[in-house]
Amino acid sequence: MTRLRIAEIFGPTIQGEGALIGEPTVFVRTGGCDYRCSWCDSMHAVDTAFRHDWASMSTDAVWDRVHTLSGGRPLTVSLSGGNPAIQNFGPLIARGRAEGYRFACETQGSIAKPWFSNLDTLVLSPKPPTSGESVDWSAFAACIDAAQPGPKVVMKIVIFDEADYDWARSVADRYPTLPLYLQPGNAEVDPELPVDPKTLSDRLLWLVEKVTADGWFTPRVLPQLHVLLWGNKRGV
Ligand SMILES: C[S@@+](CC[C@H](N)C(=O)[O-])C[C@H]1O[C@@H](n2cnc3c(N)ncnc32)[C@H](O)[C@@H]1O
Ligand SMILES: Nc1nc2[nH]cc(C(=O)O)c2c(=O)[nH]1
Ligand code: SF4
Ligand SMILES: [Mg+2]
Repeated sequence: MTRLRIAEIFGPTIQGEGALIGEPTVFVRTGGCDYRCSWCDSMHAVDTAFRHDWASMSTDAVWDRVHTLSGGRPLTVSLSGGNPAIQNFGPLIARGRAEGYRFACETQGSIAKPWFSNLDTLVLSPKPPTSGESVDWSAFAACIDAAQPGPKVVMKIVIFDEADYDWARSVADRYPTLPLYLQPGNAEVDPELPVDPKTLSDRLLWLVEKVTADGWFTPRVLPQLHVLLWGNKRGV
């Protein structure tokens, strides 16, 4: 019986980011990550100091929670974290898909798993220089390969500054066929502190003006809609 390390399961809410923005979604957030991005907005699912808040759950227990939260009405389930690719979501995906649910997974692209091919959407979010992490491009390519022939694969890149922006352009050149979504980085990630809406819109405006001034017309530029609505509140 597969067990899953879970930081939180919440929803239904709307997907706040990227390709599925606005879509009603239940989130399954795993505990544990192989990265330590300097600006991670989900450290409660990364830092092992929080491990006592993580639950070891069977696939059945995770499925029951998703089913209850969604009232048994099929919707999109987003597997996020932490890095969900550390764990085995094959049985959960099979269970949910048999009942008409759709599955998306958010991962940085550092670990490939066979169950990627059973997803509906694989969101790869390679990390730019400000994160302090560096991308293993062979692992990233293995993630794309593992998804074949299955889900729609997209890229989502967080941008804080000029160096991140230039890096995103080089990644786009490397993977010209993957749909690309850009989102400005949120520097205020303390769940106890309010987020300043003006700061968020200024950062979005900066990114929009940069892309348009450059004549870079292939990516979509989006805010983190959930942060606009709820700040850094957890469970939304
Ligand atoms: C918390 S991560 C979990 C999934 C996986 N570890 C990853 O990074 O893709 C979910 C998404 O949030 C983004 N993210 C994390 N911290 C952020 C921040 N401070 N501002 C904007 N986006 C952020 C990540 O880049 C990723 O696309
Ligand atoms: N509403 C909402 N949308 C999201 N998109 C990506 C999220 C994540 O933390 O993975 C997230 C999240 O935590 N909430
Ligand atoms: S890879 Fe994702 S979850 Fe892990 S530290 Fe970076 S942003 Fe956070
Ligand atoms: Mg988030």
